[in-house]
Amino acid sequence: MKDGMLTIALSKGKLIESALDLFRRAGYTGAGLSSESRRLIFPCPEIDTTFLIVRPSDVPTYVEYGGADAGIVGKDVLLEQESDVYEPLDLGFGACRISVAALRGEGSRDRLSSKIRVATKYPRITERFFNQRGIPVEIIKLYGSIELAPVVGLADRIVDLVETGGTLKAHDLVEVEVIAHSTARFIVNRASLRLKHHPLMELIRRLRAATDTKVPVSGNGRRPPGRKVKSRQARV
Ligand SMILES: Nc1ncnc2c1ncn2[C@@H]1O[C@H](COP(=O)(O)OP(=O)(O)OP(=O)(O)O)[C@@H](O)[C@H]1O
Ligand SMILES: O=P(O)(O)OC[C@H]1O[C@H](OP(=O)(O)OP(=O)(O)O)[C@H](O)[C@@H]1O
Repeated sequence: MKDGMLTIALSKGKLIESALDLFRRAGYTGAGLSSESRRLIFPCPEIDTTFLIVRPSDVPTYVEYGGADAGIVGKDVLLEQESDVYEPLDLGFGACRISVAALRGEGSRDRLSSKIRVATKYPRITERFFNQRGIPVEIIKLYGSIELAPVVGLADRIVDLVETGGTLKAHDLVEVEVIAHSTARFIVNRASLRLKHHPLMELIRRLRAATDTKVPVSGNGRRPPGRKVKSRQARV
């Protein structure tokens, strides 16, 4: 690959449209780059950049080990994986929170004498959180549909992402405590920051400017009601 050429890993799924939109507004766009395609690698020589489309939880791995110079991923994933990457930008979109939830009426149940069972996709965040409170937990690792676990008696509580609260409500669950807030972050490989300093700093500058001209949108691409875009969105 050409010296100075950047490789950027984007999370497929909920963050991809907002990420592509941000790159377009920052002036980085390439022929054929689309979330609709089945392709996973998009060389865009006209902007000296190659985009990779990877699973959200794999983005920090690509960036930490140099498979990509930079990437876009949710703070939730970074908190879980504690990867050794540089995190220069909060991009604002993909806003949600990582919360503890329980079935309505059971959130304050005193179970401190025995271990409570907590189902989650985020075992490290969960362990840290309950350890800090001195609450013994048994963590049940799941990969999705976490809200089902208390409903079928698999767990007493869950730790999962909450945006609108709709999924919790649909399963008669209530948010007991917010552990952390999450938004999409731009992350950079530490060695790349030295070796490709100029193109990366230019990219960070442009992404920051493009982020500053737009209010944050939710993970589903919806803008919070009543908030206005500060400046017109440039189409590229
Ligand atoms: N309901 C939501 N509202 C806002 N942002 C969300 C929401 N759900 C997820 N996100 C953000 O989008 C990121 C990607 O979520 P998505 O559901 O697309 O992938 P995933 O299924 O969690 O990924 P993986 O396949 O790696 O497990 C999350 O890490 C989080 O930062
Ligand atoms: O508060 P809400 O707006 O309802 O959003 C929260 C839901 O969104 C995410 O699920 P996702 O759609 O990614 O499904 P999965 O994690 O079960 O695969 C998250 O895991 C919650 O289930």
